[in-house]
Amino acid sequence: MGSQTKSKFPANADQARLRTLGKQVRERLVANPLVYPIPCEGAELFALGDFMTPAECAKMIELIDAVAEPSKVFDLSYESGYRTSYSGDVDPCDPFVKKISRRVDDLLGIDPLFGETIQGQRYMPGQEFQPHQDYFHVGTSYWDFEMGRGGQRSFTTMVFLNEVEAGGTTDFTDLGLSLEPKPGVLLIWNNADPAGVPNQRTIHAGRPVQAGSKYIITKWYRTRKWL
Ligand SMILES: O=C(O)CCC(=O)C(=O)O
Ligand SMILES: [Fe+2]
Repeated sequence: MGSQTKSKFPANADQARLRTLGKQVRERLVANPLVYPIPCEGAELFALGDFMTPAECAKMIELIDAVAEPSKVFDLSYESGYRTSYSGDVDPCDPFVKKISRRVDDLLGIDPLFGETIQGQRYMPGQEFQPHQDYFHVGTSYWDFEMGRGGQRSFTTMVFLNEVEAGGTTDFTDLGLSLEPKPGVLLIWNNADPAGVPNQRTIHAGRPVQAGSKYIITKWYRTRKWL
């Protein structure tokens, strides 16, 4: 790391914001009788069934098929095999996309301006997203750019849109959790710990689909206005 150029943002940038946002969203979700806190030590995860109707899931799948291209990860190419799904941003101006996006904003109670645009993903047999954390890592090529456009990522929200014939679980490898895709279910987790420090234990993977396909949407929240 000796050749690393000095970054404008320290590793703990946004810690106070992550702590405050974590507390605010945690209290709101815990108070919501429809939200199920997933029992686990080491990270905060929540689930909510029937977040999208079957018709909404079907419509979203069509939108994903229209925009999906080989996925990128910030520092790695598609060819690296690290993230082999197809993905793309669904049109944030589409009234239907706006409606779903607002539904997530309202549930979490985060300033809508902190939310990134919804990304759709499609995995076909053999495709996967290897273990990673969603927060930004200091020392990477994208660190200053991403930290400068919205700050650190706080919460991840993800909706499973279809029944996967086999495989395609979302595994939190360090927490011993393997979550089966169930259509309409929203999964939420805090990428930071209660102190506001990015939580390494949120490491997770989209396991290879073995049969059928897997469609999801993901929306990440920052700690500041996302630009
Ligand atoms: O496909 C999954 O289950 C996980 C997706 C994921 O981790 C992501 O999009 O950041
Ligand atoms: Fe992820």
